[in-house]
Amino acid sequence: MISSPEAAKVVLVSRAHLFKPTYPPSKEKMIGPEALFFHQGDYHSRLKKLVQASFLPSAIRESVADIEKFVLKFLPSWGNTSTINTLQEMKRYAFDVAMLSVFGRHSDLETEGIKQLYHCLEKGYNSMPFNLPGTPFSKAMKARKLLNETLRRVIEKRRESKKQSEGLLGVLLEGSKDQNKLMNQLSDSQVADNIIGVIFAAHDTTASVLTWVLKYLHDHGELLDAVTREQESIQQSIMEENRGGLTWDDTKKMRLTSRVIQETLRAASVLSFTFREAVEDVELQGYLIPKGWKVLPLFRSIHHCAEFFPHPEKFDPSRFEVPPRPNTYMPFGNGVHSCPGSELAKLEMLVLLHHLTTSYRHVWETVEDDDGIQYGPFPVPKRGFPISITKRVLKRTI
Ligand code: HEM
Repeated sequence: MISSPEAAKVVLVSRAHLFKPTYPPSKEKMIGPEALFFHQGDYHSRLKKLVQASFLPSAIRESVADIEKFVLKFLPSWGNTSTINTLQEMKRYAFDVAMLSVFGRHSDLETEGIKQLYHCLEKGYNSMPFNLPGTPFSKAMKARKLLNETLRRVIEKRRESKKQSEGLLGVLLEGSKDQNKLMNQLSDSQVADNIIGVIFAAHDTTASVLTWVLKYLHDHGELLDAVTREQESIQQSIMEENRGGLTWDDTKKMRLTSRVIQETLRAASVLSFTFREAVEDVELQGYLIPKGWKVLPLFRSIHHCAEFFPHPEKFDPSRFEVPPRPNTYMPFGNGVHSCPGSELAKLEMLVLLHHLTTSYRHVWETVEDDDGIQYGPFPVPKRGFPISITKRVLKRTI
């Protein structure tokens, strides 16, 4: 287990080729063995380029309006006053944004079926891998098989269509065609495994972080007030300039809200560590790591070390007014396998927080007075942080 930034950098960046990512075989089967995060070398870097291209700021800045449309449909579904299960609601939102980023804004006839099947699949993600009829694992594997068939139909239709296809799916189909001069086109199963892989990577992570953002804002009323003021001033300028809605540039003005997100990523460290495996005997800072041994860079320990983050248990977004020391802040990992979706995750959180703080009453009431944590497997506030919320003002529509 590695809790020094220098050693974590060696494993994740400078000698990353000596440490391959490892996951339980059952997880590989469920997500799809050709998804990029199970691989090293040429196949990984080729796919990573395509996935990254799809989530670069220049690629996602146009999706602000689409994400905002989701938020403006999603929040009214809570009604004027209601009790919500924060985690479940954030999962609903993060899933819709993930589907948008993967398939583009024109949803296919198959989209609803994909949603249903994905929900069956995810119920088996953390189950015991017993492939016996009726077990969550066996149900998940059945759903995975049906998902494959559905995705193949979508891929076939998109390959036949003359129109340029949107979202990550478009990039995987078009991008691999462009690279075709040098390399083979991606197969249908490679495309399908990476579509499922990205939905998996984007969904629970973002929903868990958003749940923590709401919990921390609830616990720090003065911060919630300050974030609300920042969002109100952005709302004010949108109205004064007679604009339709939020833009990418507006999100860049959300400085305090961004620092709250940064601090949440540090304090909650939802991806507390990652797994690697030594591909040969490696000597690391005087220790021998035998081939086949697991190596775990512990992000949470580094994020909670008082040497890098003074008073680490204090929730203090102002610590990010100065950049953290290199290699001490890794909520999105580091090196070749670092997260390609970090900008999208931050963007969807900012857009949601804009409307949440300007639409709902200042102090969200907690339904239960309980500060516990549960693991599913990401750490989240106990019982998914049920809260009761009350609408503040009538919202404009776009
Ligand atoms: C706040 C939300 C998120 C957090 C905290 C997060 C965190 C991470 C971390 C720590 C890694 C590196 C894992 C490792 O080194 O083993 C990672 C990888 C990855 N993430 Fe994220 N992620 C988030 C959201 C997203 C989103 C929205 C997407 C997609 C749009 C995404 C797609 C991926 C992919 C595809 C990988 C694998 C990259 C590779 O193996 O090269 N993530 N994420």
